[in-house]
Amino acid sequence: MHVVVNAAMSADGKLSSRRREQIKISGSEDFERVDRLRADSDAVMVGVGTVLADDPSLTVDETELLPQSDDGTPRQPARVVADSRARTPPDARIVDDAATTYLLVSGAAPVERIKALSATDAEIVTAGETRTDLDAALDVLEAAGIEQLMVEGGGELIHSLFAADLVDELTVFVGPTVIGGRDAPTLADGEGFIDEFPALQLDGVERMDGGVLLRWSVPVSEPNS
Ligand SMILES: NC(=O)C1=CN([C@@H]2O[C@H](COP(=O)(O)OP(=O)(O)OC[C@H]3O[C@@H](n4cnc5c(N)ncnc54)[C@H](OP(=O)(O)O)[C@@H]3O)[C@@H](O)[C@H]2O)C=CC1
Ligand SMILES: Nc1nc(O)c(N)c(N[C@@H]2O[C@H](COP(=O)(O)O)[C@@H](O)[C@H]2O)n1
Repeated sequence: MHVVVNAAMSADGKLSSRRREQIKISGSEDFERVDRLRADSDAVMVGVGTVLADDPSLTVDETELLPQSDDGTPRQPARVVADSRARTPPDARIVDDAATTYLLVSGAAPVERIKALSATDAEIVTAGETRTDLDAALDVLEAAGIEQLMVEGGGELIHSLFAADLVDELTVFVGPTVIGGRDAPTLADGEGFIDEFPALQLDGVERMDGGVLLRWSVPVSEPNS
């Protein structure tokens, strides 16, 4: 599986404000690029923090970019939520019938929440005891035919993916604004790294929407000898 993380951050590295409400950082050119990246991906993933904050749909707007399903309708990429405790609301847009949705839960998810979500069109994947085991869950997605996975955030999920060495590419739009706030989400939150930091290789820099798009790849790490 090829994992591409894509996000938009302010010049000071924030994905949103301390209120954790969705903030428009990208301009029209970047949003069009993001739409194309979604269309080129087999699935688009977020953490449940983003679902609770933004209620995103994660669908492609320009449906001409999409392949056709057997019934002739455009086939949207699947949606994926890392959601250890099944906190996704059953009326969230991400579990509507616009596309297949996988909810990656853990063994700690309360049975009644799983039951409520099973009444939606979502497919429940259980991986991990108390927190979603991303390695194991992504293996299940790969077995279901997902070859390119785009991850939109937020910072908790992005940090975990780097920590598990699961990221192949990172594209970041850096917008012309400052958000600030020590409690505002950043591109990679979680515990943070202390001594071994994931290394990136810069593959491209492009001016866009008054900001800059940075394209990074993650070089394959050498196995310890
Ligand atoms: N500007 C941008 O491009 C974007 C901005 N955002 C913003 O980011 C904010 C949300 O980010 P954030 O709060 O970090 O939330 P995330 O979307 O990263 O979701 C984090 C939650 O995912 C669940 N989760 C399940 N498994 C894992 C795992 N293995 N590792 C990490 N998390 C896991 C956890 O909840 P649990 O333990 O219950 O499972 C965790 O609290 C919002 O303000 C949103 O607007 C989001 C995306 C893009
Ligand atoms: N690329 C990008 N630029 C921004 O400025 C953003 N705020 C985001 N946010 C992400 O997009 C999701 C919303 O998607 P839908 O429009 O509902 O499909 C949101 O949840 C963030 O993941 N992205």
